[in-house]
Amino acid sequence: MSGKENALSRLPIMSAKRPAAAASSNTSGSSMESTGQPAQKKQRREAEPARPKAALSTAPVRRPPAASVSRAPRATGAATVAAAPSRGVLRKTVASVAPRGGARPAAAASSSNKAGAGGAVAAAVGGRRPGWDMRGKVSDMQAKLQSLQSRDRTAKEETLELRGAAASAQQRAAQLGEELEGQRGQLSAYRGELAEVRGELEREASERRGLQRELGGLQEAHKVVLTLRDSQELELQAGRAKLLAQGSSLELLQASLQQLQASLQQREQEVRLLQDTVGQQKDALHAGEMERRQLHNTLQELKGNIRVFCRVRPLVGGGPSPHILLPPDDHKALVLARSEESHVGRTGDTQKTYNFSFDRVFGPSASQQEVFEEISLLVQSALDGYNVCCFAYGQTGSGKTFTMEGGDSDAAVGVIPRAVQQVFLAAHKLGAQGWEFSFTASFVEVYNESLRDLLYTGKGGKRPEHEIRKSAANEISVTNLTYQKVATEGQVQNLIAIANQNRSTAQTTLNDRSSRSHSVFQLDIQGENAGRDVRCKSTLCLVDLAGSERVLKSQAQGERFKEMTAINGSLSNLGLVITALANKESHIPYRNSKLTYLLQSCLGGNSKTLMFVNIAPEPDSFGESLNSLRFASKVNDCFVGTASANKK
Ligand SMILES: Nc1ncnc2c1ncn2[C@@H]1O[C@H](COP(=O)(O)OP(=O)(O)OP(=O)(O)O)[C@@H](O)[C@H]1O
Repeated sequence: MSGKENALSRLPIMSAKRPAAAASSNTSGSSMESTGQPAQKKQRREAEPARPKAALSTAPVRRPPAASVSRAPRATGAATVAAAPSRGVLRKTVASVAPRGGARPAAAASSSNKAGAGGAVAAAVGGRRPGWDMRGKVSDMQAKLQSLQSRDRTAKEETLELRGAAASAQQRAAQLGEELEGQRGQLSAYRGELAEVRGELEREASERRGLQRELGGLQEAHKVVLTLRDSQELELQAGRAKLLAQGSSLELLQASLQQLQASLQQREQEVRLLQDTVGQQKDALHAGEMERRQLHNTLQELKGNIRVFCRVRPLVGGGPSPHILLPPDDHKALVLARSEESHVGRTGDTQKTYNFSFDRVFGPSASQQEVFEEISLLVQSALDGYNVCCFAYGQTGSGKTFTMEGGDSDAAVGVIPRAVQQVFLAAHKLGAQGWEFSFTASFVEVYNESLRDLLYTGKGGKRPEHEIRKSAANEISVTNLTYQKVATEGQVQNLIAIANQNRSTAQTTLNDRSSRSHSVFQLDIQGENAGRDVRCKSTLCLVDLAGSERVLKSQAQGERFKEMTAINGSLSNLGLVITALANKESHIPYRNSKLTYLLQSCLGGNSKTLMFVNIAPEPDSFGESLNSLRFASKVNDCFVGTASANKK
């Protein structure tokens, strides 16, 4: 039996009042006479049916299962104790109930039996003994004492039992505490597990949320992919439709391509025919060009290979010149007139006139353009392979430089810049017929029978010396001279500017030097028509001569006399050379002066020469004008043999 059950089984001992109550209900029952346990059992068995319902209802709950053990009567009482008030109350009750004999001790029972009067006990309990009944009273007291003693023992036993039960209960409590600790440990283990499970659950939940997000993203992406796929399918369909359309248009294109190829073949045939025609026309053009050159040359020959133009400068201050007459209807005549005193004396002054005729006479009002038009044909001859020389002759201030170089304005541009412009324009046009030209320019000054390079650009130091050389092919060249390749008109203009700069520098050291020097501009022209295997070579020579004043008139002395002598010598020699050429003399005195030597190739039979004779209109220039016009007439009368182009 367990401690708990044992404790419960002992509890009925402290409630002896039930048997007492039962005994009281059976007032004089014979069972009361016996104090042994079997009697109690018997009494209980008999009393049980009359047990109050409240006792019945509580007893089964608290009654231990082993109620049939030897102490069963106490167990019966235990039911009462369970439903009874506290122990203090119980004692009081016992004290008050005991006399009624419910749990009366055996001594009391025996004393009452000895007295033989059940009525005495009843008197002790329920009523008072008469004063005289001392014995009875003693007996009652003894009975009471016995009862109390019995109760005391019972109480002690109960105390011991209760202590045992308390120890058991403590032991049980300790056990339960241990169990509780164990269960707590288990609980905390369970809690740990629970926390782990919760953590795991949270992780899983978090993972799940992540997966859900991922799933959401994938679903979105899937939607996008689906949309893309739909649009691509649409595009594919459109592309297929386009492809079909292109296929059909390709067929059309192929058909039209075949047509085009057929028409291309036809066109190619036409092109071949046209090319043949173009070739024929080019041949015709070339033949026409050659014919033009021949006719041009014939015309120039008819005009004369040495031509002389006369140009009269305007009077300073304007107005007509009193001694120069220009017949208005004759552009080739000029009359120089002057009154001369009669030597006879009878007739007064006589009008002396000098008539001159030239290839062309330009009056003071003639423009630069007008003058150039007359010589532009000669410039064309230079490109056709003829040497061309154009020079201006006249006294100082007669307008030589103005004629050759001109002024600053466009209208005042002179022969040299206009000729250069025409050369490059004509060369460009001939390029269309297969001609290619190259040009080399030089600019030289002849002063006091020495040469000076006008294109020299060196700084300081002694300028190089120059000598005229003649090659085996009778080509004239100057040593140390600048021969500058040029390809455009602008480049030539730059060279002219350099020459002017050089001349003005020299002018500061020697006053009015330009009037006393000859300046010679030369443009060597080389042309080639590779397709026709034709080449040509020529020189365009443009010369501004020094003033032609006579030494006597100028009354020059010293250095100036030397200058004038050199000038006159070279100009006289120029006249001699031209005359010798005209007379077809065997010896032409080119080498008598630097000027004629330099101009040798331009003055020979293979050249076309144009001379300007410039006239100053002032009356005091009459004598110089007369001399110039006479010189020019002499040149004009020369007939130099037929020129031939330098062609291969
Ligand atoms: N046809 C003309 N129309 C207008 N002005 C002219 C004409 N000819 C010459 N002149 C002017 O006359 C002046 C002298 O002319 P230019 O210098 O050309 O003479 P030149 O003969 O060259 O003299 P030099 O021998 O000293 O060089 C210049 O101022 C020039 O502008």
